[in-house]
Amino acid sequence: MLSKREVFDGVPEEYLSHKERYENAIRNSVVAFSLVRKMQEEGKTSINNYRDVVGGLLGSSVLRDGSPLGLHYIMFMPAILNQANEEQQEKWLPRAWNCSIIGSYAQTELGHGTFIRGLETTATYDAATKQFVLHSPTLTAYKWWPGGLGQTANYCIVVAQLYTKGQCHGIHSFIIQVRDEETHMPLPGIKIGEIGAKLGLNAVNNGFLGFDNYRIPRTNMLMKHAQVLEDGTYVKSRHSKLNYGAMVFVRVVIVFDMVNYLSKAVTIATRFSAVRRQCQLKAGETECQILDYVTQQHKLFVSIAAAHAFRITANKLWLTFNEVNEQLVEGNLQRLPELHALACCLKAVTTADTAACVERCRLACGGHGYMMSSSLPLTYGLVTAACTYEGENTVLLLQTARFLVKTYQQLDSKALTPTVAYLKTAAAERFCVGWSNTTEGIIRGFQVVAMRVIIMSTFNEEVQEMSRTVSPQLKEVLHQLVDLYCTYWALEKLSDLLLYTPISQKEVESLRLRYEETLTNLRPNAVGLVDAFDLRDEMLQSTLGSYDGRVYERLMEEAMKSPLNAEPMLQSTLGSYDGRVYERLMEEAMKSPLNAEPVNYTFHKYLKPFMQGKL
Ligand SMILES: CCCCCCCCCCC/C=C/C(=O)SCCNC(=O)CCNC(=O)[C@H](O)C(C)(C)COP(=O)(O)OP(=O)(O)OC[C@H]1O[C@@H](n2cnc3c(N)ncnc32)[C@H](O)[C@@H]1OP(=O)(O)O
Ligand SMILES: Cc1cc2nc3c(=O)[nH]c(=O)nc-3n(C[C@H](O)[C@H](O)[C@H](O)COP(=O)(O)OP(=O)(O)OC[C@H]3O[C@@H](n4cnc5c(N)ncnc54)[C@H](O)[C@@H]3O)c2cc1C
Repeated sequence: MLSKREVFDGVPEEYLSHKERYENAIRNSVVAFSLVRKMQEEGKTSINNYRDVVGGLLGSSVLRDGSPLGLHYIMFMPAILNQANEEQQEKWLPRAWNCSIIGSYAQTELGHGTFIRGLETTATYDAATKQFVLHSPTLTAYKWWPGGLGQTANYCIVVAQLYTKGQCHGIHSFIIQVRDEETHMPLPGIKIGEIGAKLGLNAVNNGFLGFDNYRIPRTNMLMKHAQVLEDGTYVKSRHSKLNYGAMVFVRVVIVFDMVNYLSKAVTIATRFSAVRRQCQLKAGETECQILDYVTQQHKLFVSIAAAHAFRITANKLWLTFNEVNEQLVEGNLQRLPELHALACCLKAVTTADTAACVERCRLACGGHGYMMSSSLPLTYGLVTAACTYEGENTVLLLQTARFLVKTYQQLDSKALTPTVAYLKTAAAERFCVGWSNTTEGIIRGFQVVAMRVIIMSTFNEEVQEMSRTVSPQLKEVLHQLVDLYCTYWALEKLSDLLLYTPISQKEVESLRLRYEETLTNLRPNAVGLVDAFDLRDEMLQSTLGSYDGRVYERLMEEAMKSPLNAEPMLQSTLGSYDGRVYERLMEEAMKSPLNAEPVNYTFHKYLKPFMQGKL
């Protein structure tokens, strides 16, 4: 439906100014998200299953550099679902769902992003008026980054330090109106604006926000987990981290988002590599498709495998997320730390790997990959942002490490949850069991090293399961992908394996051979494998990656859209089609700045005195 809308055509975004980009993004987002509303009216989606629809739209490339409405769907609504009590949900969700209000999520401040307990914005309860007073005591207390907050949202969830009866109870969430619903003017006591140009996501309208003793009703504190009663009494949550639920949700959906961008990037680079020919193996021979070079296969094929591995893992993570949330509703908090550790780890690993793979795909396309029209630079801008937002990757990995170490310390005293059950065998097998160059052997090795084992074993198990129902030919290719993913990472992480497992020099050599053989075996199916991601040209929006392979024609067509090429290409007074040679010569001559005034000042200052012998 979207690809038929002409609204997305027009001057490529990179030629627009920052302001025009925003205006364009609003126009396109309204067209795109009105579809969500239409689907809702037709009963094709509901608030409970809109992840796919919204995720699909955000990742569809019709909103190439992000959307100022993205946060409304991805964080504002999930935060209400996760943190508001039933009454509050009834009040706010229908308005948010039909977009009669647009929201953002304002947690990060100029001074603090990672250490959220250090946030400075205060929400002080005034029992006399039954209101909270929101205040930004310092410059570093200003909210900084929230998507869509600059000029788009009129509401947002704000995370602030809660004070009641003179006591601080730590950070809590509040729903806050920032702009008038009719005029869209910022409300008194609100200082709001956009933070400026960034490496990517320039259509997202990230904003800043400060409060000057701004008052909101008591009922605007989100009270599903903790409450402040009318007299100011504070009622604690069952678990202090339940308030972090929206972040956990977003970390989970980010893994899906990475699958999307990785599949796109590798589709573009693989198709291009099948079209592109460069260098002859023997003089006089036709030049080779660059996809035939083993070095090119090394750059690309692991991304095909990783896209499948991440998709399978994302699905499993989504199931775990839903299971744990159902348990939370029943009051069972046992698996919350495991979910947190899993979401942190998978968000960090998939975003870091995707960013590295997208950059490899860009490099694999040589000079043409550097063109904005290839879509690879924009895609890199989008995925590298995910390494930072929703928890900086190093910090998230440290959270997972903390959970693993804690679990390891309790190996003998506690029953292990499924995702860390491997720790027990790994601890027992370290150095005791020999190395084996099989997929299972590598996974066992990684159980000891404990990196990427979640992703690897999930990928392997799922492919084993699929193998029962697919054709023998497909089964073979799927196994090649698992093999490639495992051998690739075994070779990448050799130092860890050498340190913690008994892998020998000979086995490393044969692993290398096996890796190269797998690349060669996958080569005939490479284009088929990326075609199988089934991404339409309208979604790829790339001169290099279209299904028809018209790479060079598209590059020239795109070049012609540059405003600098708006004038005739020949740019010659002598060669124009209409033959008006002398007229053009005169017209061009009249454009000389020297002809703009009848007498140049140098005549009076230098030439005339010189001619009169006075100089
Ligand atoms: C397909 C769909 C399309 C998707 C499109 C995606 C687009 C997304 C756009 C996103 C835009 C970006 C938005 C944002 O960035 S919002 C801001 C996000 N900010 C962060 O993520 C901040 C990161 N920091 C933190 O999360 C925490 O501060 C941190 C976890 C690092 C530490 O928290 P804290 O200091 O409070 O905790 P402690 O260190 O004291 O730890 C105490 C124990 O609590 C455990 N813990 C921490 N967090 C959680 C949690 N969420 N759940 C459960 N448990 C948690 C922690 O591990 C400690 O446990 P132990 O004591 O047992 O060790
Ligand atoms: C594109 C984009 C969109 C965003 N959207 C939003 C939004 O909508 N709403 C919102 O509230 N926020 C948003 N953010 C903010 C984002 O959540 C934070 O930038 C992120 O959580 C990282 O925090 P920070 O910027 O304070 O980094 P810092 O924590 O200052 O990180 C800087 C460095 O310090 C290191 N570091 C920090 N703490 C530790 C530690 N304990 N141990 C070891 N190393 C450490 C980090 O690893 C990193 O190398 C967005 C950010 C970006 C880039």
